[in-house]
Order: sequence, then structure tokens, then C-alpha cells
Amino acid sequence: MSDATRVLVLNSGSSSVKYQLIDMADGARLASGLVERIGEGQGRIAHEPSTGPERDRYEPFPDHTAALSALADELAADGMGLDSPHLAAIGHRAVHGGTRFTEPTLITDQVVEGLRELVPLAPLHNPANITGIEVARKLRPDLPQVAVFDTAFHATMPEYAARYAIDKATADAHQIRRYGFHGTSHQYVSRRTAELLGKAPEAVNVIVLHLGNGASASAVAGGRCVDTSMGLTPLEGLVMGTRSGDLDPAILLHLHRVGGMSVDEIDALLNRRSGLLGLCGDNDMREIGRRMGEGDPEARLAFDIYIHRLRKYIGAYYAVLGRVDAIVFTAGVGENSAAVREASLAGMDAMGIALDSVRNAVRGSTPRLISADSSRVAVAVVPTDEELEIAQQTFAVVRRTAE
Ligand SMILES: Nc1ncnc2c1ncn2[C@@H]1O[C@H](COP(=O)(O)OP(=O)(O)O)[C@@H](O)[C@H]1O
Ligand SMILES: CC(=O)OP(=O)(O)O
Ligand SMILES: [Mg+2]
Repeated sequence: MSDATRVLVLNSGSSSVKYQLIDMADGARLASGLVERIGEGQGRIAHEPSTGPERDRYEPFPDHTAALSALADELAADGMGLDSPHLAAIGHRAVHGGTRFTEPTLITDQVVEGLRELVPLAPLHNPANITGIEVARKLRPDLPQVAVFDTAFHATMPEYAARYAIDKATADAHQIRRYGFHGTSHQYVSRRTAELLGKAPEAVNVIVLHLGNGASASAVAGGRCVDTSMGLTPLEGLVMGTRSGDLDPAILLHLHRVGGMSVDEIDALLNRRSGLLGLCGDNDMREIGRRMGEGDPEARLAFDIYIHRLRKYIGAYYAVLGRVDAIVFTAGVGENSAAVREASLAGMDAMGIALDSVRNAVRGSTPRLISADSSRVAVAVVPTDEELEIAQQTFAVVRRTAE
């Protein structure tokens, strides 16, 4: 075995890069961090090595090249720079893989080109992923780099769940189908949930609720995704921080024809100015909770709409799965908001779902059960770790390629 066992994971967003350096020999996280507000006047890098305290620095990062070289400098300061001989690969989160990429993929020029062709289907996400990949390839052209796709885990959805009920020829001509996103998280969390229950992934049916800035639900049967709430793009489904989720599609036509809005204006409205932000002016669930505490009716209504949509998906996936072993909450809101977890499952005793309010209120950073002992369906909080999952899948590709 070569002694290059470390994987650097880059999750490049439009204005931020999250990263982790993980040693695959023992799974140890050697460093993690975040560069944010890229392209704005003042940016910030927060870097946390396993060997010491977090270091915070404020400075402008004009573009992703500057952000990546800053994080490389931070790693180098801890003796773990990008030139390290211990580095085996760089793994990248790639959001939209279309029908072409359904497995973790060794990055070549053709793969980058393929990602570029998919930009219209993930305009918020794919361009940033591509930039991250291009910069990293320039910094270490000799190192294997692997793309791990948000859409991959959902590729197993049956046709009847993946297809929209529109004219088949039109759908085929434009690759219109449901792809689903956050797949790395749904995959990781459903597997960890099986472990928590002490069962094999093949033996459990799970509803995963990934509630972050973007939010999606999935129905996972025996380790395979059978349905998920995001569709052609990450706009469908649940109410999100700034995205509307499900709508009557005729609303778009109405806004265009009667409201006089352009396609780009409608795009910006639904992706950036809707969801919780559009409903009450705040997209952070902590702030909404605080405002509800003060009796703010707008914040209350936004919360209720968010919860109502979530409950509809829980019911739908219960019916899709037939038998549910666990409902599991993850990502920023799912891991931290006891109020969201309680409201989204309240009154479901007849469905065999009962929370234990004391367990639900306990904060923690490890996988845990929050259901009552009497609950037929287990309810759990399982912190997601997309970066660890990406590192594992990246390392597996590198190993296979080296054989
Ligand atoms: N203590 C908390 N209570 C409620 N919501 C929280 C808490 N901490 C974080 N959040 C929510 O989590 C969201 C971010 O989730 P995260 O999974 O980190 O998102 P992303 O990875 O999509 O950026 C924030 O917008 C905030 O609403
Ligand atoms: C696909 C998606 O919605 O990702 P995020 O939650 O990171 O925006
Ligand atoms: Mg996320």
C-alpha cells in the first residue's frame, strides 16, 4: 500500500468553498475549513486543523483561484500543503451529473466538458464546481481528481418516479426527468441510520429529510433510492431557504404573460427570493424561531408552510415505502431544530410515529434516536458528512484505477 492515503475534498459553491482533508488510512479528519464571500469586498477563511484551534482570517478573495490558494496556504502552514507526498487525490462535489455520470468519476478534460454541458440544469451549482475543479487541476495536474455527483445515488429511482407526466418526445429531446440532489448525503445518512438500528442497509426502509439551505426528502428502500423530492433541478420539492419548492407550473406562465416578468426574473424569484426568505424576509431557521418567540405572525406562517410541505412528503414516502423503519433528520435545520422535528411529526401516532420530547430536545453531534420507546417507526437525528462520503468514494476510485 502506498503511503499516499490522504484525500482533500472540495465542495465549491457559488461564493464559498468548504473543504476537508481526510486520512483514509484511519478516517481521521486532519483539517477542515470554509472560505466564504468569494468575489465580495471582504471575504473570510476559517481553517481548523485537528492539531490546534480554529484560525479565522478576513481578507478579500476576488475569485475561486484566490480562495483555493488561500486554503492551500493554510494547509501548508500546518505541514499538510497541496505538495504533500501523502496526498492521494482531490475529491470534488459535483452537483448535476445528468444521465451521463451516475458513478464517482475520474476527472478528465471530457468530464469537465460534460459538467459544462449540464450547467443549464444546475445554474446555481455546476459553474462553481467546474471552477473548483479547474483551479485544483492547475495546482496539482499530476494528482488524480474525482467528481462525486449529488445526482448519482438517485439514479436507481424507478422510471415511474423519475418521469414527469409530459409528452415523451419533448422530455427525451431535452433530458427532462427527475434527477434528485444531495444524493451523497442521502446515501451516507441512510447507511448510518441502518448502523444505528443495528441492521444491514438492505434490511431497512428509511425516509431521509435533508434540511439545510437547500432541502430534500428521499425514500430509501433497502439501501436504494426509490424517490426523492428534488427534480430536474434543485428547485422542486420542499420549501427551502430561498427556493420555493413545489408550485403549480402555470404560475410561471402567469407571471410571464400577465405579470410581464422575463424568464430570468422568474428564475431569480423562484431560486433566490422565495422559500422562507420570500415568505418572511429571513432564510435562517434560527432567526425565524426567534421571531416566532416574539409572536411575529409572518415568521409563524413561513414556519407553518415549511412544516406543512414537509409533512406531505413524509406521508407520501410512507405510502411509497409501505413499511418504514426509520425517519431521519439531517443537515443544518434537521440536526439542530428540535422545533422543526417536533412539528413535522406531531399527531402521527396512528402511523406508528411518536417522538420522545426529552430525547428530541437534547443537542448532540452524534447519530441518535429521538423516538419514544413505543414508536413503531424509529426517529433519528444523523449528522450528515458529505465530505467524508466524497473522500471514501474518491479513494475507492483511485484504488481501482491504480490496480
Ligand atoms: N441551531 C439551529 N437551529 C435552527 N436552524 C439552524 C441551526 N443551525 C443552523 N441552522 C440552519 O441550517 C441552515 C444551513 O444548513 P446547512 O446544512 O449548513 O446548509 P448548506 O450546506 O446547504 O449551506 C441555516 O440556514 C440555518 O437555517
Ligand atoms: C443541490 C443543493 O440544493 O445543494 P445545496 O443545498 O448545497 O444548495
Ligand atoms: Mg449542504
